[in-house]
Amino acid sequence: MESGTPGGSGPAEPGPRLRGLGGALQAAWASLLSGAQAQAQAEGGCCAPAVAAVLPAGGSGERMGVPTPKQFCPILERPLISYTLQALERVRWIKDIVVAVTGGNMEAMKGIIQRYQHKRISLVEAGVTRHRSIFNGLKALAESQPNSRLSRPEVVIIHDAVRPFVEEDVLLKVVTAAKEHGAAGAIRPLVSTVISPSSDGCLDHSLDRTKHRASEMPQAFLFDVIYEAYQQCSDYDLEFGTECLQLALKYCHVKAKLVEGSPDLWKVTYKRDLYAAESIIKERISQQMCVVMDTKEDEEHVGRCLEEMLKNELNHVKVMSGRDLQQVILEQCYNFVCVNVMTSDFEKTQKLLNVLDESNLSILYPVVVISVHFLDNKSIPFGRKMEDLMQIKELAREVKKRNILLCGLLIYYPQIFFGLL
Ligand SMILES: Nc1ccn([C@@H]2O[C@H](COP(=O)(O)OP(=O)(O)OP(=O)(O)O)[C@@H](O)[C@H]2O)c(=O)n1
Ligand SMILES: O=P(O)(O)OC[C@@H](O)[C@@H](O)[C@@H](O)CO
Repeated sequence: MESGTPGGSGPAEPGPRLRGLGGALQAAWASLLSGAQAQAQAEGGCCAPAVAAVLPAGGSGERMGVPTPKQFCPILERPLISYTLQALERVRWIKDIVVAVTGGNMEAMKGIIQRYQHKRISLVEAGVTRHRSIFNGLKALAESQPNSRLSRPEVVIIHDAVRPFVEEDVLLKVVTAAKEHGAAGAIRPLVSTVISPSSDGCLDHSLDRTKHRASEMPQAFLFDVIYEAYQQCSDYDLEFGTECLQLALKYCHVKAKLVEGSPDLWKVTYKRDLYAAESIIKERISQQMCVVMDTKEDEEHVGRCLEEMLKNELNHVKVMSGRDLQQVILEQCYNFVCVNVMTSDFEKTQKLLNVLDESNLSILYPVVVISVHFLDNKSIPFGRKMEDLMQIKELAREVKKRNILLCGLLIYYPQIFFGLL
């Protein structure tokens, strides 16, 4: 195992942040906990079953037809694998993420971890086949090595590094199912009918599409089940196999629970998949919003109200104080609301613009910043404040040269005034 460079932070907080997960998912998570754990967690104590992930990323991407292995191909100037890592890192109950990369790509991978400050990452040497890469990842979890923080999990997720669109709900579903059944995997309806050719190259028969499914990722296993399966695995299966669920069945007689996955679980394989991935990422970026505010009580309350309203409209709303801006930049959020309560000055908005400027984020994609000013009409005469706020026009002209679109919103209360500046 490559003495990897764990991504730095310690194991994730125990158990998922259930806030924001639907009721069904909270119930699913609760079902994961044994009685004692559930009791302990209810008392704010113990954590849920330890869950780790193994990401095979040691392929050469031949079908992509480009020199760079597809997991390192850029999308919006950011390597594809970084999006997958970001997706898994958003799931805080995955305590470790083991990535299998070839020796030749180890330094590049370390650079990506550092540039995007990926956490909970450990690197292992990939194998010459996908199964061998996965097996190396499992070994890293099973056999604690000197200087490694890794420990044997109860459940392990296996997910291709080139499947960036994985969400917490499907991960929780496969982990919950694996806890009960020993193995679980995401599936999708077949798009094309599967046929079986005869030796003379003609149709022998076709499969009934309604009785078959496409096996996707993520998959999840009780660690002992899948590790045992790989240890028993024949060289032929390690060399030519493509299905981890089959290994659990063949070597451990464990029948995986099949979980319906979303259309976005597809694997980037051909060049067209990169273009499709870029379109999806752009669409998702437009669905992300970061509310930047101080944690002073009045702003906290206002920011939370704004967050609740935005959450009804957007997929991913993050609220943070101005002190954490660097992290936001690394998450590649492109839309910002800067909350200013009882002030018409632009100090905070200017600070955000400076951070955005230094990050070169706007080179990739237009960045939108809305400077929101909540002003109480009793203490501040309207006219004077509007004069102050008109300065935003000059600031907006300046930052537009750097692909940052700035606009202002004045909310004058208790009479609510929504005026676009
Ligand atoms: N020896 C290998 C081969 C593949 N993979 C990984 O397994 C995942 C799915 O495999 P696939 O899509 O087949 O990737 P490649 O083998 O790179 O693609 P190709 O078959 O086109 O070369 C990818 O994340 C790939 O990096 C791996 O870790 N080790
Ligand atoms: O076969 P490939 O190496 O292209 O990709 C691996 C896929 O087979 C695998 O990710 C899913 O089909 C689920 O096992």
